[in-house]
Amino acid sequence: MTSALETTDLGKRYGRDWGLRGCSLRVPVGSVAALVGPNGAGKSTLLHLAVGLLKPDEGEVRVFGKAPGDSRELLEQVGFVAQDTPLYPDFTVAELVKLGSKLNRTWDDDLAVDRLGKLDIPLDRKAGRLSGGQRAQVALVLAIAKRPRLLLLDEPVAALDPLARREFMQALMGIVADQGTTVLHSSHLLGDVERTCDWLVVVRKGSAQVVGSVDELLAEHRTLIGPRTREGEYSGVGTVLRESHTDKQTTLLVRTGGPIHHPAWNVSDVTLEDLVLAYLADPNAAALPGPVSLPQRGVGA
Ligand SMILES: Nc1ncnc2c1ncn2[C@@H]1O[C@H](COP(=O)(O)OP(=O)(O)OP(=O)(O)O)[C@@H](O)[C@H]1O
Repeated sequence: MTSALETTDLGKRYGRDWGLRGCSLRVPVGSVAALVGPNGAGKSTLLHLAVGLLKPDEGEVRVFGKAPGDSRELLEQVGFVAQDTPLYPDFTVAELVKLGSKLNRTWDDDLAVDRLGKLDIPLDRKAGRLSGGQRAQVALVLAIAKRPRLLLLDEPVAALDPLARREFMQALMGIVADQGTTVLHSSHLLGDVERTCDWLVVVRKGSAQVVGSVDELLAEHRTLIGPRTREGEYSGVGTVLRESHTDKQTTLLVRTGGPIHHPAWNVSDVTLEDLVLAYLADPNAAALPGPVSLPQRGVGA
């Protein structure tokens, strides 16, 4: 599987503090990937490094095998919508579209005009007079009309109302299907991520904590409910990521190497939200490709 984006021990320092450090991950070509993590985890820093707006202080970042910022050709293949969706405020929407067409050799004018029409965004309105949600929609249109091979979106739906958010995600999926674009978008909305993404990157404190296919990650994790069991005395269930107890009952979220047939446990699927929250709550847990080192608190399966 070739990678659209790959980082190796990537680090970026802001003064004396590291915004990202020891971050290794990959996003396969053709995937729709979610970049998830708490505030300040390093998501925007990673996206800015990927687009070449920041330079690494350590390690490497590669987009389609090349260092971002090295070639104009690569710049043309990457679309980026920054968190605050900056647009020239004195330009009308039509002028922004025209600018896009002049600056990008692969520009698709029909796509831009058609989509803006569907969204009812007036072409003669200045960007500075659009609502936050409309600005986000225009910024996305400008990014996709480039027909990029890789689309990087920093919290693109944060300013949108729920209906617009759903419409935005559906449009994004349509574009991905039509153009085969690889997408990496940061989001705090785990429900959206579960519905739309096939690849997951969880970043925590500047490095990647979970990287992999959503289907595989969901298949590897299970919720177990059984009679009250003493902490640590779980046999044959895999790695325990989260446990909670009542007087009578124990609930575990586990990473397992295979099916669990133990009669004591009622086994059910996990949601992506459960999985992400379990990893974020346990700083030592990781699910990364290659050799995986996990804290073995339970008796391994
Ligand atoms: N320009 C900057 N100067 C100094 N520190 C910065 C700068 N930009 C980011 N940081 C710090 O780097 C760390 C990572 O920030 P980043 O914006 O990448 O996080 P994030 O995951 O995108 O957060 P959020 O979800 O809140 O947008 C944070 O500790 C942040 O305070």
